[in-house]
Amino acid sequence: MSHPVLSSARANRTRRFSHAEREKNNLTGLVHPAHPRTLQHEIHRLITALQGLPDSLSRYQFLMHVLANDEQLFFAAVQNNVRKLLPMIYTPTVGEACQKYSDLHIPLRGLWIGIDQRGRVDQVLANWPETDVRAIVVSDCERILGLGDLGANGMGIPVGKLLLYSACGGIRPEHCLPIVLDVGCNTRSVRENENYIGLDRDRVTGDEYDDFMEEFINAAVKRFGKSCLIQFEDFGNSNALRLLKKYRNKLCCFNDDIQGTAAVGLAGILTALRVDGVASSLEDHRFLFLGAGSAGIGIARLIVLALQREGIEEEEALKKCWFVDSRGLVYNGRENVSEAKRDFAHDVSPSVAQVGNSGLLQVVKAIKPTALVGVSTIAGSFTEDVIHEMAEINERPIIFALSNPTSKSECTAEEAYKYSDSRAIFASGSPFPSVKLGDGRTMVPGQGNNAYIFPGVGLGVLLSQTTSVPESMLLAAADTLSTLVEVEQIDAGCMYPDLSSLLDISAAIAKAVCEEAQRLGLNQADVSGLDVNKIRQGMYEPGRLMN
Ligand SMILES: NC(=O)C1=CN([C@@H]2O[C@H](COP(=O)(O)OP(=O)(O)OC[C@H]3O[C@@H](n4cnc5c(N)ncnc54)[C@H](OP(=O)(O)O)[C@@H]3O)[C@@H](O)[C@H]2O)C=CC1
Ligand SMILES: CC(=O)C(=O)O
Ligand SMILES: [Mg+2]
Repeated sequence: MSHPVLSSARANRTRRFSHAEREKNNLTGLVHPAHPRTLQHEIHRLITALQGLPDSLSRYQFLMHVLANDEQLFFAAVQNNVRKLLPMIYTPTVGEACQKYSDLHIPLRGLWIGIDQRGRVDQVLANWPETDVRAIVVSDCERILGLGDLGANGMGIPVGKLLLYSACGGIRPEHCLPIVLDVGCNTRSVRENENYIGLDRDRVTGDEYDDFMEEFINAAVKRFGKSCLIQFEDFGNSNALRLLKKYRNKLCCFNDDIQGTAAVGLAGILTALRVDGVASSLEDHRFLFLGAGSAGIGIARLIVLALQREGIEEEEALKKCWFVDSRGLVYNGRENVSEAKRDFAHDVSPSVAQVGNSGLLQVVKAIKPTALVGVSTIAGSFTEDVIHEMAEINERPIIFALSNPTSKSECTAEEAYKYSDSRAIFASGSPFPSVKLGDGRTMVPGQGNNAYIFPGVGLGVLLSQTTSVPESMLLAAADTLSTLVEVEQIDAGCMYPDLSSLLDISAAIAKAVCEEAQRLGLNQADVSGLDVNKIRQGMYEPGRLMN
């Protein structure tokens, strides 16, 4: 059956059509129940149905079908149940969904552009039926969360990110376009699946890759205009930093894994400075990152900028950040130190150089960090010994295990508290449940995920029509996020505001981004009259009348 209203996810109200709407749209007899239901009632029914499903992938598929059938219900349900539904449409479930994407029953959503379509990327983009696209999330899927190269299966990520643009950033779904650039896949097991939806070939590299990317960028700007925001997501390390450098001053774009993560990481650290027992000045901290990729380098760079703002010279600020990568401690004189890591390769004594590759514990003992940040994709790498050592060095050790999904977390919340004598200030990229301590206190681990940042930054970019997204906008986003954390949350060990208020958080971040755009003269839209309330009122919130 094809009915113009029922087959449109945007127009469909399923069981909520009033009698008058049923008459007007020739729906009488086609929809039920006899008495129309309210949106509130339907959200309740949806949550009950989810509870009856056996596993996370069933819930994911169910929710994607709701989205494809009744957009209003989907977004109203998510916005009214953020804490419950975010893990089902975002990390950790989206990781599992991407791993099995070719086998799942998921309605089509997004645009796949293959390397075999080079030379006619504009024609493929022209097939996207929406005309007013304002935000694109694009991935080549080489590094999907911490799960590696998933090829065309990675579509769950751009889709998931843009669902959060709407659900948490209040940007209308029709303005959002998820794109996968299928340039091949180097994970054999992905390609060996007979159901694999992508190209059965190794990844293209070098000029062929760059030319394809350039063709895509030009086609996107041509079709959707220079103000259309392009968010780079989950690119492999060798391309992520390079592409950002190439395009950041030419386009309205940012890399979420580098810059969004930087802002959420810094925000958590700024909040931690308010905890009793933690040195209250950023300058008095030493950060050790496990993982020196997009996320780690991104966070460290923003910390450096925050330190410079406090009057610290760049050279000194860089020395506050140390890295361990897959080869051990990064130091001056070590072999295989990439350009991005070089600024953080500090001078060390021969004895420190010697322990540099003998494990994280030895490095922690040598560097004595106040904060340990995990962005390595290595599950369990924050061992009991490492956490214990952090707690020996610090009254309140900052331990952020930011790798996603949950299966890649450097430690669990429970481990962080248990091995630090309940003194760790913990945050994680994927959600962990609250932990009841032996003394009866309940700790609420915060979710240090860029989901707190990119919806608000995206909204601010669209409102201001900024021509570029400089680092200072991310700094403003980090400051804003941190100031929204209340004392009660800090007391419970949570370094981030309540996820349930993500729409409000995004409005505040958007305001900060608009102000920064105006301060730098980058805004093409007049934002002088905007305040947080006005921004909040204009946000897409289909269940608003219900509240
Ligand atoms: N919470 C959040 O909001 C976000 C979390 N992340 C998560 O962070 C993780 C990393 O992402 P990203 O930085 O983009 O990935 P990259 O691939 O860019 O970097 C991974 C880094 O981890 C290092 N590494 C790999 N194995 C080890 C090891 N055994 N010991 C120490 N370091 C190791 C790599 O070393 P080498 O350089 O030597 O190869 C590299 O520096 C992912 O799990 C991702 O999901 C990312 C973005 C946002
Ligand atoms: C959260 C995110 O962007 C990542 O893990 O890649
Ligand atoms: Mg990412």
